[in-house]
Amino acid sequence: MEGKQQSPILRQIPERNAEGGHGKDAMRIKDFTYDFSFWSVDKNEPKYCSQKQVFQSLGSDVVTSAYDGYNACVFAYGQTGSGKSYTMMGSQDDQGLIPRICQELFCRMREDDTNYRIEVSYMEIYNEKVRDLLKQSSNSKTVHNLRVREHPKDGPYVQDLSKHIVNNYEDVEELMHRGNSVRVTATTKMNDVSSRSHAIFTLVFTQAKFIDDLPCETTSKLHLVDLAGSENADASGATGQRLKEGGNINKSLVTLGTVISLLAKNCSLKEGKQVFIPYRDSKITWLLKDSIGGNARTIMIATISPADVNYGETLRTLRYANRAKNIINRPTVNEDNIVTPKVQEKLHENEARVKVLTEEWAGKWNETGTILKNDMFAAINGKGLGVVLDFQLPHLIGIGDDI
Ligand SMILES: Nc1ncnc2c1ncn2[C@@H]1O[C@H](COP(=O)(O)OP(=O)(O)OP(=O)(O)O)[C@@H](O)[C@H]1O
Repeated sequence: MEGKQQSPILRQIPERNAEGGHGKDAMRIKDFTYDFSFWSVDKNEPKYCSQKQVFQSLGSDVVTSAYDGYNACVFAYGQTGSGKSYTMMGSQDDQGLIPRICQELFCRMREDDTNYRIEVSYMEIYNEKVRDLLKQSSNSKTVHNLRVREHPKDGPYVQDLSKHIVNNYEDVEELMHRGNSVRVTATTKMNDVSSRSHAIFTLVFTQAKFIDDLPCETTSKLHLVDLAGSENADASGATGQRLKEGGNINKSLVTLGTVISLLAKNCSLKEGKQVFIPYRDSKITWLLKDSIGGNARTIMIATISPADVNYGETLRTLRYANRAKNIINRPTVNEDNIVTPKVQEKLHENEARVKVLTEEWAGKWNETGTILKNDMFAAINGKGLGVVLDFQLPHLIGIGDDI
């Protein structure tokens, strides 16, 4: 997976045996290579790494990717209770990557003639069913059963998932709180507030401006993912519903592991010899298809527990991450390729007509922006649930100049 390229850091842990026991090979050293290592167990230790430092090392580059027009994805993988939600979301006093990335996205907006638009959606996959975390419904059966579909060009998406235009960080914060409060959690032996679902927080960031009097638009999709934790049923004490959830969680994580292994294998095979990747075997791999094996700059964060009893899970997590490191994505800038050539064609025909077209284009941004802002205002004031955008809306819509 793509990460910041710098000298690899080796983490060495004594190898006991695969199950975590104390066999005769107990002190064999196992090496793992990755881009960063963060230690955050005790705040009083000099090597303690804060949420801010994690953001500076990883999150800041995600924002840069968005501004450069690339898709990006961050996903946290690890044993239950090892700190995935803490790293991705954090708390009000100790914010994680998602709120920090959102804040930085707004901070970097330039005061020039660029138009910006940010759409937020937030979903969870619980027991292999997709649920919109930002759209309440009186019928709980339907909210848990949104369909995943695949667009021939844009890839997989969730049908009827609500998308919310946000004008500032406070709007995002409101949506984050709303989504987090309805996410499925439960108390297990391993974690008082264990996430029982995979959560995907998505930002679609669009920039539009004129270059040499011609309109240009770039769109970047950011998937920020807090996976449910891998767990051992005995250790987590799961029975009944918790056991069923744990089974589904582990099954989808196994599929993710298989997809990662096969993608890594394909990177070493010639074209034509490549193996089939079973993205559709689980909802999480299907929805993250582009992020893990395609057009995105992707960062995998592996969270591990330093506790001796978690040795087996820690080793499994590091092996999982090691495989992911072998995947090479080839992201490209998502520049609008419809607007400019179309306008250029017209330019040859009639320059005056171009002027009309570009004015129409700018007008469309501003007009739609005003409507959406008004709707958002109504939503924030309790008159609705936010702006639900139709998936079929034309590409060129946006918020006004005064963002
Ligand atoms: N680096 C850290 N510093 C302080 N507290 C932490 C840190 N990492 C995790 N925690 C705390 O440990 C507990 C478990 O963390 P968290 O809920 O993030 O785990 P998780 O991996 O998301 O678990 P699950 O998969 O069960 O949802 C939480 O109370 C969290 O605040």
